[in-house]
Amino acid sequence: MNVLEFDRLRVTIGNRPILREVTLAVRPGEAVGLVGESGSGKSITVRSVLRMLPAGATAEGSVRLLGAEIGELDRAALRRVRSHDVAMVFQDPRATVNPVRTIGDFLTEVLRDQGVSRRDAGRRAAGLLADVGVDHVGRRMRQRPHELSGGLLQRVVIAAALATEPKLILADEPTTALDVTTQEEVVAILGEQRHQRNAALLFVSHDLELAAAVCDRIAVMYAGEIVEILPAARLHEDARHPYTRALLRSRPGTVPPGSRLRTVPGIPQAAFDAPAGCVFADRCGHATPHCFSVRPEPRPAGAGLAACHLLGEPHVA
Ligand SMILES: Nc1ncnc2c1ncn2[C@@H]1O[C@H](COP(=O)(O)OP(=O)(O)OP(=O)(O)O)[C@@H](O)[C@H]1O
Repeated sequence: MNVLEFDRLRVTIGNRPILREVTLAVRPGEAVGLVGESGSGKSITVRSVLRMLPAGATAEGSVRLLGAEIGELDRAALRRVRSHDVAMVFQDPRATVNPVRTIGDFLTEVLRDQGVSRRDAGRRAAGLLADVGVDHVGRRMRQRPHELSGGLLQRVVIAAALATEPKLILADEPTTALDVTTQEEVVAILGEQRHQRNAALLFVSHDLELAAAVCDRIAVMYAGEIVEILPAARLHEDARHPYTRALLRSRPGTVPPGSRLRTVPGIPQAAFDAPAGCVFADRCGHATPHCFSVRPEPRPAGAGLAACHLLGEPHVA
């Protein structure tokens, strides 16, 4: 059984479509990266897992978590899912950790909620901090959030997420607020620790390479749709969708020093602005009239799936 399944999930806010159609499965212990530009619907997709959608949003289609339809859970079941089965790591650790409590109190409280005895909670908290690479654990346990750097505090949040022994970790841009070196370290720790505990991961990022470093598969999102899903290890060789390929070309590391960095032409679109057919048609250099009017279904491409009418055309893929 998959840990998580989105099946033709559509989300509307007011009368604006936000997610046009999202279908994606995460297997037990698997890490899937959800990647795309700002406004493509990554956060809304992740939030729909815990029914944390903005006021006025309506969802259609299906989100199944550990076999249960999330829309059908009563409040008690939803609370249980949020505190035991699924852990979330957000972009800003300072919004997650209570600023006036010590790090030790924050972590032991999470463990006590899981039924760990007072005596064991302190020891377990210290162990978790060591697992996520926090140094001087004894001292850190007595410190308050403002005394820790953003990178260290995000490790504390990851330790708290691991403390619940979740089946699934949802990480929404967990390192965007950190500098590049710290980003890579924190992502590596998250990847390594969730792997050791066999927790699945849905990792949201606008950075393809960062997601590929920690994930097994990558789902590329554009204007409220997943346009391509492929194994992370085959990202460069197997990317077929013109949007994924344009994103790969726009990475600073992929062009020789001194040459011009190419960006994806045009501006990112939201689902409500996208054409009736392929969501990327407006920005795609290869689009035909058919692309503008008929929605492409995902079909096998490389080692994955891509939703593009032009797969196989020599100038496209
Ligand atoms: N509370 C809200 N009310 C109205 N529209 C919203 C709300 N939250 C998000 N949206 C819209 O939904 C769309 C998807 O937003 P979402 O935050 O999921 O994108 P994202 O891919 O996570 O982008 P980012 O990387 O900037 O967080 C955007 O067009 C956004 O403007």
